[in-house]
Amino acid sequence: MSEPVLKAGGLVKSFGAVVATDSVSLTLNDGEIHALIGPNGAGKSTLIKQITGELTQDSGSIEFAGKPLDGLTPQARARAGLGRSFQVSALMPEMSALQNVVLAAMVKEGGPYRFFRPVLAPGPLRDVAEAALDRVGLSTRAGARVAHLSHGERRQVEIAAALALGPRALLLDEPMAGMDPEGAARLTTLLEGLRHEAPILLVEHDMDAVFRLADRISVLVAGRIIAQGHPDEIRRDPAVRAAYLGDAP
Ligand SMILES: Nc1ncnc2c1ncn2[C@@H]1O[C@H](COP(=O)(O)OP(=O)(O)OP(=O)(O)O)[C@@H](O)[C@H]1O
Repeated sequence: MSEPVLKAGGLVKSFGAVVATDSVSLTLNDGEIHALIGPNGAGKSTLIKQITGELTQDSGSIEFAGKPLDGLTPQARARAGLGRSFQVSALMPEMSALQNVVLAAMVKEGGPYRFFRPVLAPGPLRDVAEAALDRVGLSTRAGARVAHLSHGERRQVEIAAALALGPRALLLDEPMAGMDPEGAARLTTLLEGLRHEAPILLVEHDMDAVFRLADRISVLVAGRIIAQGHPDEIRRDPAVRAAYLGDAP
């Protein structure tokens, strides 16, 4: 088997007395969706933020596409191919869906000089952004202002923004949050297809989506991974059931 695209080893991050991630290790392989689940406050966002570079780990290492990520800014990590969507929307509400995706695609090019030309000028960036919106099923809403989009459509724009960078891997933090069942079902179908373009590390509370999508699941409880494996193994794992799943799903 080829090397994992993403390898996190022994990540420790504390906030005062709280050890939010306590020596967490996980990998992401090509073609897979690896779901990270766990109760509120388990450390999932803290782990994702260490990978994106918003937080610096106290110890441990992260390798992406064969290179260490240490010391790289979130922008540099995005340019290296780490695509991500955010738990809190980072879109600009007064701009259109297409403008937002073009702006995201500019990160790859670098250079603030880009802002001196119209965002929607014809060219490769616009082409890439239109293709990304099409990929998430939102081409008919490309010209709509983000403020006028439904919650589900905004999540689709965020994923299009991540895709516009031509990511080597995607980090999705609660993409189903606040979605109605229909929106969640649509997004599940989209993610099912995306895993072959870019493997996905998925943080998600919607257990139906997780058990439908994930090739592997890691369960984080109080900063520690208590189980890692195929969804069937996780479903049966007594420690997971006791700590998190209860009698669901
Ligand atoms: N910036 C911070 N300062 C202090 N404590 C923090 C900070 N960020 C997270 N924590 C604490 O670290 C622990 C892990 O939080 P984290 O947000 O990573 O959990 P989570 O699994 O993502 O939770 P949720 O599912 O509710 O989003 C919690 O105890 C939280 O209160």
